[in-house]
Amino acid sequence: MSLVVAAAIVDSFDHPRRLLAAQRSYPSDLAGKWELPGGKVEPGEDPRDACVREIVEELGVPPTLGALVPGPEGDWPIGKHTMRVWLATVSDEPVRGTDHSSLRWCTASEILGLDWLPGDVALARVLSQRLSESP
Ligand SMILES: Nc1nc2c([nH]c(=O)n2[C@H]2C[C@H](O)[C@@H](COP(=O)(O)OP(=O)(O)OP(=O)(O)O)O2)c(=O)[nH]1
Repeated sequence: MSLVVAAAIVDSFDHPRRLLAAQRSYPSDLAGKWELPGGKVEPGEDPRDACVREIVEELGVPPTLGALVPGPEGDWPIGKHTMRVWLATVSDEPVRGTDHSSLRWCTASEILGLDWLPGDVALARVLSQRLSESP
């Protein structure tokens, strides 16, 4: 089982109103589903460093990582892997690369309307709730 890291990129740490969701373009069984940008930690790599690396690779912008978004077991169970998720912000607009067919800044209710990867459904609910409680 490998560790997957991902960023819940929000428009603001203090008053988050929107979350960046990404629609997978591959492989065919996952294509079209929505996820948080991220990917697998490489052997010997620090998970935070891996998360920053993946965001730069996928979106072309360096993220600022904030607090962890804790799951039911600390990390989030996502089938055969587990996933660690940080809140994050970016200072420039992310650029869609080949990993994704679409990027979307979503409000709390829009998050609930997306077709998330099965392992992300509970996480998406938590993130939607956070946005809806934002001051
Ligand atoms: N990035 C990401 N992967 C997720 C999420 N939810 C989820 O179940 N996964 C799964 C899909 C994949 O099986 C795995 C991550 O694989 P990946 O393809 O993004 O990893 P990677 O960028 O390192 O790519 P690769 O070299 O293995 O192709 O975790 C999510 O929100 N974000």
